[in-house]
Amino acid sequence: MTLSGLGHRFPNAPWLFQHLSYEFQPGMVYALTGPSGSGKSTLLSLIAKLDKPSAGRITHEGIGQISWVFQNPFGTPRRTALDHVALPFLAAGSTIDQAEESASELLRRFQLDRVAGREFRELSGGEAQRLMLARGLATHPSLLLVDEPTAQLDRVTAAAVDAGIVAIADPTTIVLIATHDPNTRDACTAQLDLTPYAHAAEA
Ligand SMILES: Nc1ncnc2c1ncn2[C@@H]1O[C@H](COP(=O)(O)OP(=O)(O)OP(=O)(O)O)[C@@H](O)[C@H]1O
Repeated sequence: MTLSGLGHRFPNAPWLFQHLSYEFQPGMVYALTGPSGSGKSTLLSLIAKLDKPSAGRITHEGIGQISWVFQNPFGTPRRTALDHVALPFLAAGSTIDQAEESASELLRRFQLDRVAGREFRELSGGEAQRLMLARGLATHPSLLLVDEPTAQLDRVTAAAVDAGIVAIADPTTIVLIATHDPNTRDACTAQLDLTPYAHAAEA
């Protein structure tokens, strides 16, 4: 996936960023950084095709399914952690046994096997957010967009999520994580900083 001369501005507002060119490779986990208001969430929306860029273009070659993990973990309170990850496999046509086996494997990868049988409402903040990352991968997306996964968490809980970021690297997936947390940034394998492309670049 490639960004070529990308720029965006909302109506009656200055450019958020401009002249942004970048090439993303599968297998990498990118930290998307920049000050508050620099356009990190906006760039995720453009990449997800939820909005059209004001300038330049995004080439989605090789990109099939796009998954999005939100800032706040969102689950079904009385469903187990295993159910949350098994459901996408079931929806894709797996048998219940296959779905549970695949889901268990993903839970192990995110060190959640211990809580597989626990209901979502009983999970800690860090466990719930790692579960969202595991579920995000369950559909085998070629692009996984993650918006501020540690923004709502205390330092200890955030560290548990950062540990999960190592597990999210997947050879066929581009992972892009918007974050202003330096620890989350350091857990990623590459960094795209929006700061040099901020509207000051217009001058
Ligand atoms: N739909 C919209 N219409 C107009 N302005 C918007 C819209 N969405 C976002 N903005 C503005 O664009 C700017 C960038 O917002 P964005 O959420 O992309 O920044 P961010 O880097 O993700 O910030 P943060 O780190 O605080 O989450 C902000 O000033 C925001 O108010």
